[in-house]
Amino acid sequence: MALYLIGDVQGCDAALGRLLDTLDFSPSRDRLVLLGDLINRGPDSLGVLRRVQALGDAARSLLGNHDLHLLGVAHGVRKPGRRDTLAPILQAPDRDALLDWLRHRSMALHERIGGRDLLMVHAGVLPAWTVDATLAHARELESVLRSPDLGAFLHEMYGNVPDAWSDGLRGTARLRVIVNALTRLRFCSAAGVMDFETKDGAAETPAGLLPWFDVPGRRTAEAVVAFGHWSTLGWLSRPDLLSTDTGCVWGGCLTAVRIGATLQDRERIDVRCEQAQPPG
Ligand SMILES: Nc1ncnc2c1ncn2[C@@H]1O[C@H](COP(=O)(O)OP(=O)(O)OP(=O)(O)OP(=O)(O)OC[C@H]2O[C@@H](n3cnc4c(N)ncnc43)[C@H](O)[C@@H]2O)[C@@H](O)[C@H]1O
Repeated sequence: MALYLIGDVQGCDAALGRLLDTLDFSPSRDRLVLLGDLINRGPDSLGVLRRVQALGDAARSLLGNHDLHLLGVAHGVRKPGRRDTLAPILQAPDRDALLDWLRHRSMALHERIGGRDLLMVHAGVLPAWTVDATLAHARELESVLRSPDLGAFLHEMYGNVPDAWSDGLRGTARLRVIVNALTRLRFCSAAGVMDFETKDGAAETPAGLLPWFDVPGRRTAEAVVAFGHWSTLGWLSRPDLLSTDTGCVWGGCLTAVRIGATLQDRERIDVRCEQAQPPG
């Protein structure tokens, strides 16, 4: 039995199939966590959703910004963007079942392995959040996504403000900070104010900002946080971090990490990907 984490697939179903074959992944024996952005930009998002759904309980998935965007488009809240490749899902005969399945995916996941916490999110965690707080905030958002209030929430979801957490936040403002931290965060200030402009890698960190995981005093520093989302950061394996978006859709590779008996027991497995979109 093995646990595998896989970063952003973004509609690259052929690459996902090849990666699962390379792993010799068995749904009856192994477990898989997809770290969000299953879809969009790549050529076969419909295939990815059907493949992952068919894996049943062997595969758990996080929702990323592109997955939430599909829900927004499906509810008529947003028009598809120029580089979106969502139409085959929206036109599929099993569209409603797929969208319903999608909105029941997770915003954060947790495992205890070898006496240490593994916290899994799509993008990031605010420095003031503990592991327990992150999971509690994720559950708040999940309950709205799974409720009849989904459509109303999606109308309020898009936007960059407020850009910082406060325990006193309520309603839409609170949910928006949770969405933006868990699915869009790359850089923030030392005080935890999020930036949504910069998509460069950590080597290009703008003045006054830090990668979210390098903020001094970050309250998840004792855990291992695994995430995707940040293809210009790419692969990063540190004692406290696992960054897994290796730019499949941009012509990089799709990466799985096999986690062993402890969280430091990690094996990286890649497949090369055909470029689906030119980067930049
Ligand atoms: N609450 C909310 N508020 C607002 N929007 C919300 C939202 N919730 C959901 N959304 C949605 O989120 C989506 C994000 O849109 P975008 O922000 O336009 O998405 P993106 O540029 O494709 O970034 P991505 O998330 O794929 O990140 P990546 O690191 O791969 O790529 C980052 C960049 O790096 C570039 N890149 C990648 N590899 C590169 C390389 N090797 N060299 C140079 N550039 C590279 C890519 O071209 C890309 O531009 C939109 O559809 C939006 O509607």
